[in-house]
Amino acid sequence: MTDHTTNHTTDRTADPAVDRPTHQRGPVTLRGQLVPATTTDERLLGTDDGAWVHSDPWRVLRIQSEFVEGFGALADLGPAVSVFGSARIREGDPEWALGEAVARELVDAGYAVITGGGPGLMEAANKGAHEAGGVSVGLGIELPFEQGMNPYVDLGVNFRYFFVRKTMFVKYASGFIVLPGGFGTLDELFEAITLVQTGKVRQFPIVLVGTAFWSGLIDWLRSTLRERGLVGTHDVDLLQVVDDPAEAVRLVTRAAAELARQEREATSEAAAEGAE
Ligand SMILES: C/C(=C\CNc1ncnc2c1ncn2[C@@H]1O[C@H](COP(=O)(O)O)[C@@H](O)[C@H]1O)CO
Repeated sequence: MTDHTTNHTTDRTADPAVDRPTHQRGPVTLRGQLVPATTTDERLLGTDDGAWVHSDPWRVLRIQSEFVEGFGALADLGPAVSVFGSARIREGDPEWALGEAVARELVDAGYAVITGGGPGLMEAANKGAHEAGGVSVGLGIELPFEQGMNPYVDLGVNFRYFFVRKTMFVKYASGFIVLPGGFGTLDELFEAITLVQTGKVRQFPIVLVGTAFWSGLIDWLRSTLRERGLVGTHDVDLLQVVDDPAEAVRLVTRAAAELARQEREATSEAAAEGAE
């Protein structure tokens, strides 16, 4: 039986527990008090306080649109490497020069440089890429305080959601170069290493630049996590630590070339099997 005024159906089965108004909203079944008093069309066409804009289903559409915008903006980027590092280290610090140098080397090796588009070492890397004539990409993030893209970003996309932005850092890069930084940098580093450790991405080089900065962390990973069996014996070796920007770029580009070679091989094997 259908109640046209409320879009309810009354489900009359043998079970009295379900003998009550039922509302079906796509895959979701609502019964009893959860049955909405108005229909979806009523709410769409009516005037309301706009609160639905803050509802989860509406957010899902916004998330979807961020993926679509990101994929659309970056699809033709070509080979690229994501560079992470502190938002707080300023020009004049030795690590700033490191950020610029890494980006310059990447551009010379034929790679675009992707950063978070913000200040500090992100800006250093974008500056290095921009001034070397390469493609300088900034994947910005909406933060509670107004920030804006640094002026050296040539291709910028601003994200509302961290997790959508993180997908872009991985999807469009052949590897990560990680400069010294704080929580944000560590978050990006550990996201990447977890993806590699769990086999979600293959052959994804992660190179940390600055042995003095990173050695304490690496020692702790080995002495505490590995000793206690909380990571695999070789998991910490997924991180390579260097001081020389050129060496960092060599490690990333060598791994990228190896992956490209394996993919070519797999494609030609698949083609040969198809021809048999
Ligand atoms: C806190 C400051 C600026 C914040 N602006 C940022 N803009 C873009 N991306 C950012 C920002 N802050 C952090 N990130 C991301 O995390 C990494 C740096 O974080 P850390 O904690 O400083 O290490 C970086 O790679 C970005 O992707 C100062 O004015």
